[in-house]
Amino acid sequence: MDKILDYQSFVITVLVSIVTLLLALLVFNFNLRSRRRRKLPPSPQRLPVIGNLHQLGELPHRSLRRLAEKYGPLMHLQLGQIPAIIVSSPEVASEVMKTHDLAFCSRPATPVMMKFSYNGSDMAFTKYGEHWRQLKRLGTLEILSMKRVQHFRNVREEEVHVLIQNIRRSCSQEPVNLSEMFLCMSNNIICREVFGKRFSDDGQCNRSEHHDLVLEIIELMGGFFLADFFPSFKWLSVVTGLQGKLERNFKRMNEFFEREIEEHSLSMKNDLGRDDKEEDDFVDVLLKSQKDSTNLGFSLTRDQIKGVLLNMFLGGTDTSAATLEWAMTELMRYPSIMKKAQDEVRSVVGNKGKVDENDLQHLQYLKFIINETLRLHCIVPLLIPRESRQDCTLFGYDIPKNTRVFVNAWVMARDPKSWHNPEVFMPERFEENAINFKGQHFEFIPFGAGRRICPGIQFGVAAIEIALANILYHFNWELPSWLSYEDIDMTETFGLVLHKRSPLVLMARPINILVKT
Ligand code: HEM
Repeated sequence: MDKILDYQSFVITVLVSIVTLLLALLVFNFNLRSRRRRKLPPSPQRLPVIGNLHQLGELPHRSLRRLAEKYGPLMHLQLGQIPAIIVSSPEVASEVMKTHDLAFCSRPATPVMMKFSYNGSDMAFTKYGEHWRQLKRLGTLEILSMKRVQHFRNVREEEVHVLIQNIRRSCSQEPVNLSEMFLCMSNNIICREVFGKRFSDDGQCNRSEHHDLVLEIIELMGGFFLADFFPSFKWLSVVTGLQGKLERNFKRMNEFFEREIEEHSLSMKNDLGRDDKEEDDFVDVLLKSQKDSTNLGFSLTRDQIKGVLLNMFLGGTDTSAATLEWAMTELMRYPSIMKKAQDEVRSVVGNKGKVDENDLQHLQYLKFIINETLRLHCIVPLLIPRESRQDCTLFGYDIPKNTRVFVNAWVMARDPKSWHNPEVFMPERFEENAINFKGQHFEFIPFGAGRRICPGIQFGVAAIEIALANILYHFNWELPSWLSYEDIDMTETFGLVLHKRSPLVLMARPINILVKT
């Protein structure tokens, strides 16, 4: 009897399995057909790998453009041990940085980023989470707010004045190295905003020791390190000497920050009772926030303060200088655009003797030039790399958690589908075009977009505008005798920030302005 029951249940199980299988096949087939009929994207599947580390080449934003032309705007590369997706169109960028921003807004913990972010205690290189949210809020509302941009207006105007005086002094004898001068000026501005003092000699726009240190760190951060792509071979950094270099630079930077923080704490103690928040530099703001943790809603650690300070340096020094360098390079290549910009600024400012920030609102063409420079020379071409925090589906493809994400903002700003004659420098295109760089128009995102958008846009743009307006107002510019317009070097260097390979060296001819007294 038992045997018969066993046999019966065996037959029933087999029958049920066959029916289930048939039903599953039927449903699958129906699903497939209806998907085809309704043109639905295929069910989530793995995005095929189309390349590896070799494909990145010397200038990754350019090599990746060639790949995107062949494989489309969403690509999967296996970079050593790291799976990475490359985003190359506004449609895909909008999915990544808007629709699924929460899934893609973390950052990878590479050895260099971890070191200089005080182990993820900063705002720019830390993973997404409560800690980042708190710092970003503090950064946006307190440190980099519009009110504070206005507060530092005199700092920018004074440092631009120093720049103009320095150019005047040196231009009678020799050509001026504008690349170098822009870097010094923006470093002096950021030092005064962060620490309330400059580190170059008074009245000078020369390099200080700590200025070189910032540049070395920026170079390290933009460098290519095997350990970034082979995390299980971290020891490689020790063998190649990278670890030693990191430690040395970090130690110097850390000591410098410690000294400044101590000095600020001491002067705050001696000045108890002052409530002149508007006169504070960034260190003051951070130390006050640390003291007032009830209002702040969390307690700010020493490492967080130092991490944020470093973010401000990295964000504020090289980026503005590189934008100015490219803007002047393009103006030298297009004398008619240069003339139109000079006519505008000289007619608005007249014989006042200098451009001040009140004048900027009337300099519409100057703003178009800056937009066009940021479009054609997107100076952080792949933005800061992101990392997915969870599994996500993009255009029917499964993107697993911990995938690295590179958004090629540079290629989107040169896409012929979005821009007429995209390779030509044409500020007029912004005249009728309401597109701006605030992260809403994905074909133009030099400051990124979504939760991770740059919080220093106003600080950066304010410095660029006042500097460019003044150098156009005070001087006519010529190429040195050994250079012709066709020879202007437009080659880019590889790094986090896109610089010109050779410095911009020009002859400055001061114009005579009959200053009204
Ligand atoms: C022309 C000037 C500048 C450009 C082109 C620029 C560009 C960028 C870009 C592309 C990002 C990454 C955005 C993303 O991942 O989506 C970024 C992030 C950031 N920038 Fe800027 N930046 C500039 C100026 C500044 C200034 C002046 C500061 C501060 C003083 C600053 C501070 C930061 C910080 C803290 C972040 C990290 C934000 C986060 O991860 O949440 N930037 N910037």
